[in-house]
Amino acid sequence: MSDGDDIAIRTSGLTKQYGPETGVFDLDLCIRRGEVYGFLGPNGAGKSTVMRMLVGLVRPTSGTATVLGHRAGTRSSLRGVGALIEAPALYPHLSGRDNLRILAGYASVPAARIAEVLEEVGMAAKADVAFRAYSLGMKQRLAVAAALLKDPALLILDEPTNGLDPEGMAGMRDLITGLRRDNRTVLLSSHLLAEVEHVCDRVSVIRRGRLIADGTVAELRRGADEGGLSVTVDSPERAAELVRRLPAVRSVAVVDGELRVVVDPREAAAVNRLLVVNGLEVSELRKHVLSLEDVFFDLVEDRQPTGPEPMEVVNR
Ligand SMILES: Nc1ncnc2c1ncn2[C@@H]1O[C@H](COP(=O)(O)OP(=O)(O)OP(=O)(O)O)[C@@H](O)[C@H]1O
Repeated sequence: MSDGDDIAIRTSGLTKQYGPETGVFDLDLCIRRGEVYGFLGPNGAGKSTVMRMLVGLVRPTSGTATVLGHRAGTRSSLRGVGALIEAPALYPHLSGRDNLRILAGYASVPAARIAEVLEEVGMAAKADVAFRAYSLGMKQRLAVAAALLKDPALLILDEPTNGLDPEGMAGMRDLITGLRRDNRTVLLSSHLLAEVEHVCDRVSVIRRGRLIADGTVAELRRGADEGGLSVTVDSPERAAELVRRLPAVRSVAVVDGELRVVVDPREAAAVNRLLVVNGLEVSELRKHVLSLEDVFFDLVEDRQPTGPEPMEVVNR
């Protein structure tokens, strides 16, 4: 498979439909090997569902996903994947080290690896303390150690900082930064911008099961600062395809039936012209005036954006 060498994860039209507007819809992602990649979105956005599809815990309704060059969820793809998606079954009365011994036994991992992973997550000094006596942050570190046992090429961490106090969060951030080595890819999810922005090379922003933006945090910040356009058009999916081809356009998404275009708002006339010459009916075109903080506040609160200002109404 041609993706095997440089692409860790590729999805195309990946969809898991739980209800008419519930699930994950039409997700196109490309995550390179060696990247630390963040999924950012509020609770219920669909982050866990994507991760579950990537490891074969959830079967897609449609679309495809490739992990380390193999179909997602197959034994060959899972060989290189360590995941922390559900809390691992760890025995409270056993020490961290003994818990890892049991898991290493299941996975046929040599016992020598246990000391290495304890070291890697900074738990070597506490390895012989009972798991139940650990703080939440230490429990999370041990869970990451468990996911590292196979020395995976791809590590998938679902909300690894969830529930941690600020100190625990900072420790987990450092830990994740340190996991980037030997071309290892790390995919993590969070509902907090601050959690991903200093750790991740690139992020995807997901809301209500749809990708609404992707890029480096710096790119997203630039896009948000400059604003963008909201377009009401009769066929938003077709419009998105067309607009994506304009060189000035940084990203396009369909949100709540509207086209959201990250582009210098001065390109409004070009966007409008393209849609109209292709036979689409544009009923409204507005400028976005949201800062990145507004965007993320909006994501966390999952409320409707409050900022778009009418700029131009066309074709009426
Ligand atoms: N097995 C299921 N059956 C029905 N609906 C589901 C199922 N699993 C998830 N959902 C719904 O799909 C949507 C996405 O859920 P998902 O858990 O992927 O979101 P998330 O972004 O990971 O959020 P959280 O951090 O709260 O888990 C939610 O509306 C959720 O209620």
